[in-house]
Amino acid sequence: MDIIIQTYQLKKTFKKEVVIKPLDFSLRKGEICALIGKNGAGKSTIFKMLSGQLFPTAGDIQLFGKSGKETAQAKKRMGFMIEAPEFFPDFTAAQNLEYFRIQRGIAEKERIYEVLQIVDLAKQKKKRFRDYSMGMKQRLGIALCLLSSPDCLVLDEPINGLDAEGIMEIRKLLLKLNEEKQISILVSSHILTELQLLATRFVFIKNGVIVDDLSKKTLDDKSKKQIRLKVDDAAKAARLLEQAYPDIQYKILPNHIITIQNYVEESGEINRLLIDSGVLVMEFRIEALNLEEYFLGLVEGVEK
Ligand SMILES: Nc1ncnc2c1ncn2[C@@H]1O[C@H](COP(=O)(O)OP(=O)(O)OP(=O)(O)O)[C@@H](O)[C@H]1O
Repeated sequence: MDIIIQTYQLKKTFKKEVVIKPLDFSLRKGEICALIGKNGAGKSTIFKMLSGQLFPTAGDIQLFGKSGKETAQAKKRMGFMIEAPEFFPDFTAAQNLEYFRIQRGIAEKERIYEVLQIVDLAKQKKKRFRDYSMGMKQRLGIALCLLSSPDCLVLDEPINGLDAEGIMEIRKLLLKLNEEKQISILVSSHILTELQLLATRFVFIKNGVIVDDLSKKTLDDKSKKQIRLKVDDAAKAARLLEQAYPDIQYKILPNHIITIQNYVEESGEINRLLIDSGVLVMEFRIEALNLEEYFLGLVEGVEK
């Protein structure tokens, strides 16, 4: 079974507002798939439908090839962290996990110590939850997901609010789980540059619609060098560029910024063309496109 999650025309409406437009999405075995979108794009709503916290308005979900009543069984192979779990502040990590182990009917008590080892909290035996750093709290949340030895994790904004060290710890942990335990991961965030170091696939969501779906390789290709310039009249500059280079690929971003994805080698000629034609060029540089800029370009830019 190579497809772990599959949605078919999955839709969610709150009152009359369509929050998720009919959505076909699949997570394949072994992937670390980043779901990227701004606040309110619909990430949590999708995750809640996958976990069963929300009923879809229409469409279908298959988990490990199972749908309908059989998804309940398939869900046991999944670990969801959608909202921050409510841990007892005065309990240690082991005590908290013990509470949830019993509540969830997981037989093996040793599993607690295994997962604490995996998330690197085993040494903090005596520390109470309330004295944990944000990063440690998130790692305990992931430990809770791991209790039932899932094959797939679905994590909603696991690095939100963490400092650089906390982010790095979570990244290392997720990469380890994927590489060593072959756990597939669907993870959402709006910290785009962080996901670039983690994910193998990037799915961009805007207003409940998938607007792009890229492999890491495609993203890396897109991250190649581009020309970025700021001018006084972007529309005029665009006309001149199109006349001189009919197959030019460019985007117009807010604040009269233009990015050009090809003809990077001809940057000097492009600069001269614009200046000689009376366009005021206030900035001109060659840069590597990063994920964040790609995403913002996609959402806010005017694509040719
Ligand atoms: N229970 C609800 N009732 C009504 N509207 C809702 C409900 N839950 C979410 N929404 C709306 O659905 C849209 C998508 O919200 P959602 O929480 O899925 O976005 P998100 O991408 O996860 O954003 P964030 O990063 O802020 O969590 C938003 O407009 C939100 O206001």
